[in-house]
Amino acid sequence: MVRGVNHTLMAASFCPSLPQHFKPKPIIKFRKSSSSFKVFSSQSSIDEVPTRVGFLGLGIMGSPMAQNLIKAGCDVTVWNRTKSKCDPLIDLGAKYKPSPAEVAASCDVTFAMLADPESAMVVACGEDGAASGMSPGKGYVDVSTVDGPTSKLINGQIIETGALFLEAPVSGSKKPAEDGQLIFLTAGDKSLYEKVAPYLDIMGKSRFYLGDVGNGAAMKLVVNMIMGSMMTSFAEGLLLSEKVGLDPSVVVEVISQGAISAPMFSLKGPAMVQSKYPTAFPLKHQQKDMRLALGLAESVSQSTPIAAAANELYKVAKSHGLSDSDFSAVIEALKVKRKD
Ligand SMILES: NC(=O)C1=CN([C@@H]2O[C@H](COP(=O)(O)OP(=O)(O)OC[C@H]3O[C@@H](n4cnc5c(N)ncnc54)[C@H](OP(=O)(O)O)[C@@H]3O)[C@@H](O)[C@H]2O)C=CC1
Ligand SMILES: O=CC(=O)O
Repeated sequence: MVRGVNHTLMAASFCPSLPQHFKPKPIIKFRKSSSSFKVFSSQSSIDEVPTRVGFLGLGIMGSPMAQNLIKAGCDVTVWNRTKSKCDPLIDLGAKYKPSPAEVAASCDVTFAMLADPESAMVVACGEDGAASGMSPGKGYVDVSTVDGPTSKLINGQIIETGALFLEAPVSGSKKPAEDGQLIFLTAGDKSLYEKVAPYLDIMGKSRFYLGDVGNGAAMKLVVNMIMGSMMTSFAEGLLLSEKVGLDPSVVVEVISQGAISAPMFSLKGPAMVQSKYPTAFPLKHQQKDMRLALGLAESVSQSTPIAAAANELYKVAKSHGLSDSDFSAVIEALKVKRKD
């Protein structure tokens, strides 16, 4: 299988624990497009690739991402605010440090996967934050979903230490994170992007380099704004179908065969019909992304009425205690409205 071969070559070229006969090879990235396989190449030499990897933030996304690095044989050091979430990774071979600063000080490159702008800021720039452990030659890669201004603030603090910064939010949820199938939307220091490409390729299926810091965050917010609006529209359709006597399960099936089919509808539709919302992407994070996307739109006077209406529904769902449910639970906000 193309991806399997690819992973082996990439991991072998920079993870010291792997057999010597695998080293070093040029890194070839295959990305499956809708019609064909496209080939990308990255020429990072083994000497340029950072070997000690830090990982901060071990939630739904961070844990499987760090796990994939460990399983690929990388030298990983972890930290999480709630220490117990580090334990399964330590069992797999990760090292532990008690603060982001100590992780950053002991690693060549440090990834961070935090909940929101506030936590991304405090972990990067707060007391004992990663910036305190940064110095020339090191790199900080923030894969959290934040807004451009936050990312630029973090960039400023990191580069002041002489280290390099890359923003790299991901598209793809819990399962793609587990399967190493994320899509990285990167921006910032190009040399750091090239150095960490092998790690991105372990955790993801494709990567985009988008230029200046802020562009990765903007791309992620645009994509998630569309996703959040799609979900509310889907929820409305399911409830309308039920009200006019149709079977919503059949609606899910019909949609899956037509032009508006989307993996998200097929994946979440059957559970939504049963009022089940097992959490892959927490609703509170989707609402945060709607809020940040609306802020982005506001900053350039772009009209986004659909997203604004969808955001209201996520806020209603939050007020009904659904913050930690999957974002598909937004359908409950429409049920609540229906009873009014
Ligand atoms: N889940 C998904 O499908 C996807 C999520 N994302 C984005 O990735 C990021 C992480 O998402 P996900 O893993 O689902 O979220 P989780 O809520 O599962 O994890 C959030 C992480 O942030 C940490 N955290 C929260 N607040 C603080 C704080 N004040 N100080 C230090 N650490 C803090 C949590 O630590 P603790 O364990 O102590 O609470 C945890 O490690 C978010 O920005 C989200 O929007 C992107 C793509 C997909
Ligand atoms: O941010 C969420 C995702 O599924 O992507």
